Amino acid sequence: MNPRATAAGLGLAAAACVVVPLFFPAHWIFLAITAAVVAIIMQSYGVIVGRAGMMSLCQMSFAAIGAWVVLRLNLHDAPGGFLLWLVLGGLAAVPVGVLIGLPALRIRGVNLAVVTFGFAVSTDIVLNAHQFPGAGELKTVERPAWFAGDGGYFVLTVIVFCLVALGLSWFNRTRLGMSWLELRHSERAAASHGVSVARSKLAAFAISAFVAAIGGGLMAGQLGLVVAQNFSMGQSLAFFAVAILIGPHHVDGAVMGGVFGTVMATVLERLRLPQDLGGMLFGVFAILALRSGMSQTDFVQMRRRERAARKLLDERDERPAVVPAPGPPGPPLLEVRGLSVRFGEVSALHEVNLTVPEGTVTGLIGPNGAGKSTFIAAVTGFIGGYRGGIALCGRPLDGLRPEVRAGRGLRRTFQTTAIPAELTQHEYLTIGAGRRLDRAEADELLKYFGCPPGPVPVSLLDAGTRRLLDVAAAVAARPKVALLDEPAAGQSAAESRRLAARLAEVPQRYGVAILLIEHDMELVSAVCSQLTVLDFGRVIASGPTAAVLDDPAVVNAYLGIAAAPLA
Ligand SMILES: Nc1ncnc2c1ncn2[C@@H]1O[C@H](COP(=O)(O)OP(=O)(O)OP(=O)(O)O)[C@@H](O)[C@H]1O
Repeated sequence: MNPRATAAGLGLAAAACVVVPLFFPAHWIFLAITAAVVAIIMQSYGVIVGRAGMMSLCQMSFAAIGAWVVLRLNLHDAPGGFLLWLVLGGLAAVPVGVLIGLPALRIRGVNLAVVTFGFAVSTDIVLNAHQFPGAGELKTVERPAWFAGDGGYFVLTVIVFCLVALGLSWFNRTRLGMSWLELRHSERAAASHGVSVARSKLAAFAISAFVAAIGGGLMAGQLGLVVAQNFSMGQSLAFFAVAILIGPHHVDGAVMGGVFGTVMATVLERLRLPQDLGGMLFGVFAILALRSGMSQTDFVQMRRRERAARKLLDERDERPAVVPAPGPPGPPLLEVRGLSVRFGEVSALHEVNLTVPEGTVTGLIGPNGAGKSTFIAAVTGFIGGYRGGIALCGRPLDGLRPEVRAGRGLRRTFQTTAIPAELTQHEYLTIGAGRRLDRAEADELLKYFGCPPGPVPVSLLDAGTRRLLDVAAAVAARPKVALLDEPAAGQSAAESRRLAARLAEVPQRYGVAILLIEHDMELVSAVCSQLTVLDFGRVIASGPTAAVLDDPAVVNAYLGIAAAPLA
């Protein structure tokens, strides 16, 4: 959220706090409170569904926990008053959120939806069997004196909405918050950037449960007493649908969701318009969401960002393709000994040895299916069941998870990039770097790798530039070794030569040694000082590049095939 948008949003909220209590009839004030409460609950969907991309169908169950705690404390006239009870209700939902999030560590998509829906159904059953506290005694919630009337209570709900929005906006800029966006697109890519997928998912569940429970507590304060139907699984489902279509991870989306979910029916009734119009509007949103493959607010924001950044697209550094001479190799950084990987009957790697020394670009080549990507996957921890030993700077990495290896200084890129299109390049570099990158540092890296400046959204980049961005993100983390899987794929011959010049300089310029997997032999021979060749998972040659490329075994197994005329 930029400062101008924040100021405008707060200004609108302040205006609503004046206009609604003073000029709206009582019924409309009541509806406005409902809209604000739903908008807060929508923000919880914004975290879990909108940003982290997890299908949670039980947000209203978390809201029920918040309401239950507030009503229970109210029944016992607990000290602290409503505002403290509200926070306690939110906190009470956190461990439940984490518990419900645990299955998400193993399952995703529809399976996760089923698990969370199961929780919503169980909560429904429990709530229907038991009354909320205070229902038997008819003891309604005591609101704070300042916010006792409906007008005042509306102001309180708007304040809470703004606090939640500001808190989430701050959190979204932290590394954990940004990691949700990457998680939504590719857990593998997130792990390769050092993101703990488990921590990221559980944090999303915990925070969204907290926010939903705050909404539930406010609902209890609004209604005085609540019933099970207020938090039914149907309600969770309906809000989930609204969230998917509108995108409540943006503040305007949350407000729209709140208003849409609450006021639409009344407005249509007052305007004497058919209720079906609401359904039609819902349908229009659905079509827009399907057309763009993203929520409506995501779509609008992306288009706005694209318009603003289009003029920056041509600001690229077209440096001359002069490949500097390699510096002297330093001590070994990455040492792989006797690495073997099997996929059932297929021996993908057999007793492979490879070393990447400091200050060098080392090449790994071989025909399709030779085992190159399997090698990267095993070294970076994405394949666990291998034999052999992998060490970085003398420390064994075996048994460590991908994000831990990434944290130790090992980064990788993938053959297929999975960069969230709605991020700007600057944001993606920040995720890759695992630390806050200032604009100047990000722009320097982007310029170096031939990408446009940081504010340009990924959605505007062609496939070749996305690969370069991925390489820049790997280097941004300043790892000890970056393993690049075919970075020149999708590049023209001229771009590939420029990439060669850039990669050759990376070890000296950024202190990052490179293991380069490539089929582009011009690129490989230009930048790699050492080369290892795989064929059917076995090393058939290894040593200085020129000598390896002249090796008859290599010519026969790989280069000969590559050079053969097309039939
Ligand atoms: N998940 C998997 N399950 C079963 N077999 C696999 C799996 N991944 C790779 N293989 C097999 O392992 C061998 C090595 O594949 P790998 O993708 O590592 O080769 P590569 O050298 O990277 O090929 P390319 O240049 O086409 O990317 C191939 O025979 C492939 O079919």
